[in-house]
Amino acid sequence: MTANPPAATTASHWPVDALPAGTRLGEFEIVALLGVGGFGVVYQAFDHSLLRFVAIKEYMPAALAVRSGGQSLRVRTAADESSFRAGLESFVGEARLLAQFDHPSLVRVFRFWQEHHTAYMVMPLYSGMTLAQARTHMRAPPSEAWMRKLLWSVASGLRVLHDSGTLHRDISPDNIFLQDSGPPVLLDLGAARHAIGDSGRHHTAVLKVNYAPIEQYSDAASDLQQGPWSDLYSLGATVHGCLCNDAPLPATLRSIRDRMVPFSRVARTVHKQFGVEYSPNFVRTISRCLALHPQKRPQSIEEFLQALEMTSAPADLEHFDFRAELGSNWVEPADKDAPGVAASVIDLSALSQPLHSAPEPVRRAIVVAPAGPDGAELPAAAEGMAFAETVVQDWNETAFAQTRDASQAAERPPARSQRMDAGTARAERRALAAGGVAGAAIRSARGPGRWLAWVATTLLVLVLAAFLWQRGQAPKPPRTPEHEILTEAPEPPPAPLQAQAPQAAPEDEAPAEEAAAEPTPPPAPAAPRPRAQARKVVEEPPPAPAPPPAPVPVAVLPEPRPAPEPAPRRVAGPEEACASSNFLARPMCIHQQCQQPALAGHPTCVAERQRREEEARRRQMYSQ
Ligand SMILES: Nc1ncnc2c1ncn2[C@@H]1O[C@H](COP(=O)(O)OP(=O)(O)OP(=O)(O)O)[C@@H](O)[C@H]1O
Repeated sequence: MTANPPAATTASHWPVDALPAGTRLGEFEIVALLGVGGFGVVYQAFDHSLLRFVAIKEYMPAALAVRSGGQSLRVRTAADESSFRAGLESFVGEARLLAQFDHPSLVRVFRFWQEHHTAYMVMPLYSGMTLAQARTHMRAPPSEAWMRKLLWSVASGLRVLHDSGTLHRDISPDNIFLQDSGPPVLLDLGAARHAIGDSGRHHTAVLKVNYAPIEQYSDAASDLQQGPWSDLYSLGATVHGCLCNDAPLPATLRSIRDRMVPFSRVARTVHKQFGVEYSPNFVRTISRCLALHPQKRPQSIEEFLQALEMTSAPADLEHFDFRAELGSNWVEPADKDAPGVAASVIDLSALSQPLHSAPEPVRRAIVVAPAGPDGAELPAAAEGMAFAETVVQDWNETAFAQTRDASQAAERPPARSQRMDAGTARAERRALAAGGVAGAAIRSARGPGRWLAWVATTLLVLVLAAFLWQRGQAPKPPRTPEHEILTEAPEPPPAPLQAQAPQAAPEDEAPAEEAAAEPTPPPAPAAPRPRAQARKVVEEPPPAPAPPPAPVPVAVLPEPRPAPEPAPRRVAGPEEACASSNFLARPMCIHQQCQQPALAGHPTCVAERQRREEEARRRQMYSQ
């Protein structure tokens, strides 16, 4: 269905390089701005000749070109010229290709032309929204029947492309357009972005990394060939992301250590948390699409549809009303902040909880994955024993994973904003561990030993309480979303394929639980100090405002001896630490290195942080 719907972009949000409303391009008049991508701008326009609204996409790779007054584009630097040209040629090639097809699930191209040192593509103006946008208005993941309509449409559009020898290479929730009424449509092939990427060899700049299969990062000569299976990976990733309401882990990270939540587990969790059930056959097929190795995926659209046992189009697909078929799962934008409305993610940690026990607002937060070393799902018995928490982090939309121990897994994770900072959490865990061990020591002691154990325990608990109190008083660094995301990931996940420079274990991280678990040695001046951590606690009593009346044991403590100044540890710079990482692993390695407080001010880390902030700003600007 085509119509004239979208609200015009307000003047204050109109990007500098977009053509202003009222601009004439032949018989077309720009009316509103529909979207701005990294490689093009899409306008709503009025066709004065055929008296209808259309959509016009203008080739506009913002990184390479600027508006040079009037409607023309100017390449930013001479060095960008060849990339700009390659993108322009591919843009025109894509328009020419799409103009040949007339399929309800492939965007139609009415006409295209080159002018003003750029090119334009005229399309029907679809009414609706992208899958990415629609997902934010759902209370729960969509049903299998709903997903099958989407999959059939996308797959049949892909089949037309594949039959003509073309791969889409850009399937993602941003590129699947849900019409108000009618089959979902594949919006664009991203040809320009790929041509520019190929010429510049900046893979991550041109790939939607959460949806691109591993072979899209490799060179043509590589063993990993692209084919229909590549688009099927992206389609599988789109389904995974749609159920989780969170982008899946990039294939590059998965290839280093696969900690993506297996789709079967996602499906089980969605069933438990939302009561939405997916058939084994559906789950199996999407899982196959998500295989890292191309040969393990369905090799063609035919094979994919057969695996789904879909031999004909779902009933009434031509009138598919995506909102109506979501029923009460759909939330009108006006009610978007209502309780129970879809939020970022699903909570896989709640797998063991019955559906009804999940409080309404929590039913929506996710992502905890089983930490099978090779991505294999943990056996059922191991569920609840070890989890990897998947946290999306915004460097080139890459994600990181971390493990949580069984004791944490037993509880629902608090909302991110409610999480305490990692240091406090760790200290509290240590205190709990210390208390537990001391309690056990008291219970097992007898006679005078019991009294001594009491005194030692009281002292230990007081010192720990004062230590915690002091931590609570210390000024805390400003909290940023990034800070919250990374607080519980003290160590980067091990990456077997990624050669990392060995890092000295930070002394502060000495396992306090172990220290506390050891029987407290009797206070004798000559006794060797067992652990740096224990020494620190005893020698630096915190300045509590009203120190509790300390019993005798304080007096029998040894006189503190000045500790020798520890030699400053040399911390390898990020480049040095990542020197042996290959080009796939290197960005992640550098990012991980930069999480070390010692490297926060390193120029590479500062540059990386600035780049991510800039990227986030740009995204936010475009999404307005
Ligand atoms: N024919 C159309 N009808 C209505 N809206 C459209 C149409 N084509 C694109 N849009 C809107 O414009 C937005 C950007 O479109 P598109 O994804 O094709 O741009 P792009 O420049 O290729 O972006 P990117 O390269 O980042 O994917 C879409 O998300 C959609 O909301």
